[in-house]
Amino acid sequence: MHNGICVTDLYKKYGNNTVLNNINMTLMPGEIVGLVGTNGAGKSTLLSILCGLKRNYTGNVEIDGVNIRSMRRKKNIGCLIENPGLYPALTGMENIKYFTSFTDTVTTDEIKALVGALELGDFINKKVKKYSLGMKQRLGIAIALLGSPKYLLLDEPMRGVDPEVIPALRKYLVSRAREAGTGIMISSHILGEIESMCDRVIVLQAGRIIESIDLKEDAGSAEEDYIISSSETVQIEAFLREKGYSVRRTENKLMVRTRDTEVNELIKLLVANGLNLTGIAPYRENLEERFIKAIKQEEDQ
Ligand SMILES: Nc1ncnc2c1ncn2[C@@H]1O[C@H](COP(=O)(O)OP(=O)(O)OP(=O)(O)O)[C@@H](O)[C@H]1O
Repeated sequence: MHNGICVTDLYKKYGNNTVLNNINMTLMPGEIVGLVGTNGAGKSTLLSILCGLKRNYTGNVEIDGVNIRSMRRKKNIGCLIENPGLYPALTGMENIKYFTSFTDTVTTDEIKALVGALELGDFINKKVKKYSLGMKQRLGIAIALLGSPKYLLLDEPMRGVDPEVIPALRKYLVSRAREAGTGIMISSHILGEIESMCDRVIVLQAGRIIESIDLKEDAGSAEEDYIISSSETVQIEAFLREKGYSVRRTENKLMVRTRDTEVNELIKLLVANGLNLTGIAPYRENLEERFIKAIKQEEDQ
């Protein structure tokens, strides 16, 4: 049996407007994949299809080797898409109990653990119509996690959630992926949020995947740029050039190309030649810079 959510040649149209255009992607158990893109790129549409909420598309979506169209109940999938479909006249706990009736085995202990982990205790017995957006989102995430689904699909889950609650929530989701092996796909406009928790990021632009960014690249083996901090960068630059290193300056920062495994040798060489440096650190573009570059490249084509 194939493991994972596997999307092939997926197209979705609204009238003549193609909003998903030849999407091919996977989500494996235990990995956290971010979905980013400008407004209207197709993030919510893609997540809705993966959750089985939209069926009018062409292409294939398989979950662990089974076509999603042939599944009556998608018990492998927990989702929070746009507005969680909560019942306003019921309390948070009554909503949880209601949604529990759709899953096979949810114990009282599991519910208690979720309420604790998502810090819902203060409002779980209040009616949902009195909830703020952030409270609804947190309850929605708890409901998505009922029954410990193998895959979790979350559309802007942190929308409206208090900044002081977000780190704990993020940590909890990461622990579900690492410890329970849950495959998580999460969309957000907050790129720092995505960068801090995802293994991989898919960039959508006007319905197409324009870039897939691996955030867990093996730094040890590949050559990359290192920024050298020193009061003697002019002398260091000349010395390294003479030694055959590839050196460049960007925005007045001195950068040398080397490997993680060879940085110690480089430091020793400089010090042995009377050149002092105060720091050396890998220079990596952050997700925001890579995102903007990808969008710009696509627009320039
Ligand atoms: N029910 C609908 N009928 C017609 N067009 C739709 C419908 N739902 C979405 N669209 C269009 O599909 C495209 C993708 O929308 P979608 O909501 O998936 O984007 P998104 O990336 O989630 O955007 P945002 O970041 O603004 O939430 C947009 O052009 C949108 O106008």
